[in-house]
Parts: sequence; structure tokens; C-alpha cells
Amino acid sequence: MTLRLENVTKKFGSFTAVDHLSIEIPEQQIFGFLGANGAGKTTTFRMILGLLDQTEGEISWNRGRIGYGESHLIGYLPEERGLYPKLKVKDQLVYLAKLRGMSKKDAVEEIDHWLERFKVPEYKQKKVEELSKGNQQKIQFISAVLHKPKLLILDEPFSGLDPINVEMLKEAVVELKEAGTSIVFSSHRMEHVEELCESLCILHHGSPVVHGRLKEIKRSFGKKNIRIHADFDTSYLQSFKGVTKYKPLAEGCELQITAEEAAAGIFESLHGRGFVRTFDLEEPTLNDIFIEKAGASYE
Ligand SMILES: Nc1ncnc2c1ncn2[C@@H]1O[C@H](COP(=O)(O)OP(=O)(O)OP(=O)(O)O)[C@@H](O)[C@H]1O
Repeated sequence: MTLRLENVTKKFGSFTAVDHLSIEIPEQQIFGFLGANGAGKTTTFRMILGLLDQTEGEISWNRGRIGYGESHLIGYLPEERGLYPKLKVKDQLVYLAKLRGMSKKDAVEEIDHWLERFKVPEYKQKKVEELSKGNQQKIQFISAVLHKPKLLILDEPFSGLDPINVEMLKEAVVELKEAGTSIVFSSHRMEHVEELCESLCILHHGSPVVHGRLKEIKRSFGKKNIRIHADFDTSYLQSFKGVTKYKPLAEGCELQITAEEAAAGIFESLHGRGFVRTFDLEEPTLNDIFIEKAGASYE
């Protein structure tokens, strides 16, 4: 059940938030949806879920648009977390699970499983407002997945979580994918996207500027990075042939080069200048690609 967006545009009055977006989100993959603040990610998620109508274009999944009939197949973690503060965790999760067609017995089993797994079984009888923000987020994540959706949309799932909870959530996301769920998530953290996603799209002012498999995106970017650790001044490399960026390090530097071919000349130029401890030719990072294509850095 591939999720397909064809030429999707969303206008708010005269403002175009999403502009002719065509993407295909393959089954049983984790797909990264990236873009600077205001690029159109949440708007796209809302259109996929049928919470907003697109101005133009087609969105299809499972032979049609996603509507109320599919709520048991879809999981959504919205950017604005929306739990009821006064309700107890268990009551709230049971209520949401029933809305998605689960029996109370199955829901309670799943809730116990997830609370144990996230190491918070003691929260079951607590009111949501008694939990920290990060722990509320774990509960909201549970509400998005406890009915075992086929398609899971996560809007910045890791924001506001400590590193231990980020790892816990990442492991859960990978397991859900392995169990057959297609997952789309947005994030401002490039390292999470590099770690989790096979395919991705970068939106810039509502238009897709990069789209495809991560490996191919990196290969076709052409530019590479070199990291040099040396006990001498490498600043002459700033203006060396083929070097597009130079960043000094405590001992050495990081370079961006136009293409792999430029590396040999740089390597030779180091000869005789002093001791070189490491010379690493590396793939471009997703952050490099993001900066160039969407004109902003997350670092
Ligand atoms: N209901 C609305 N009415 C008018 N403009 C809107 C509405 N919803 C979103 N926008 C505008 O559409 C653009 C895209 O917003 P969206 O929330 O999709 O961005 P985003 O990529 O999710 O950003 P962020 O990373 O900050 O969450 C923004 O300029 C926003 O102000």
C-alpha cells in the first residue's frame, strides 16, 4: 500500500504552503520528511490524513484517500501533542484505542506491554498532567501505535526527549517497521534521519528539492568531505583547488570538496609539511545536503 502524492498543492488564501509536491512513500519503510520551519511538513501530513483538503493534486493510499474508515489502519503523532490533562493515562489510552476499533481487553494488554517497554508502568493510573512533557510524549506515541497501524505518521517524534528516551523511541520505530508498518516522520535532527530512513524528501518553501533513497541522494550530490588531523597549519587548504568549504579543527581541518577527484591533489600537498595522523575521505552528511538545497543549517 504505497502512499502517493501527485502534484499536491495547498494554498491558504494567496499563500502557497505546499507547491506541486509529488512523492511516493514505499511500503514498510521509514521515510524522512525534512524542511526548515514553515516548509510545509505538517500541512502535508494533515492533507495525507484528510484533516485538510488539498487545493490541487491527488493523494492516494490503499486505493483512495485516507478517511474515517481507515482510522484503525493509521497512527498519527501530531506536532501539537493533544492528550487530555485531567484523564488518567490508562483511561485515555483505552478510549483512543476503542475509537480505532480495539476491544477494551486487547487495548489494556497493549497498554501494559507499551508502558512496560517504555519503563513507565507506574504511570498507568496517573493523570496526564502529572507527567513530565517527555513522558507525556511517550504516552502520546503509545496512543499512535497501540492499534498496530499500517501507516504511521510521526511529526517530530523525538523533539523534547532526553537521549535515553530518544533511543527507546527509535528502537520502537525500527521494530514497527520490521513488523510491516510504513512510517513517515519529520525531524529537524539530521542524524536521526540518517540513522533511520532509507528514503526521504526535503521540502523548501513547499516544493520538494531532494527526493529519493538516502544512498543515491548522497552519491548524486557529488561533493565529499575530508577530515584531516595534522600537527601543522592546514589553513593553506582554504584556497586550494577543489576545496569549497574549510573549517578549522583543534588539530587539522574539515574540508568540503567539489568531487572525489580533488582528494588526491590535497593528499599530495600535505606531503613534507609535517605529521598527518588521519586523512579521511567521507560521504557528504545529510546536513551538508540540507544546507545546500534548503539553504539552512540545523547545526
Ligand atoms: N491554517 C493555516 N492558515 C494559514 N497559513 C498556514 C496554516 N497552516 C499553516 N500555514 C502556513 O503554511 C506554512 C507551512 O506550515 P507547516 O506547519 O506545514 O510547516 P512545517 O514544515 O511543519 O514547519 P515546522 O518545522 O515549523 O513545524 C507556514 O508558513 C504556515 O504559517
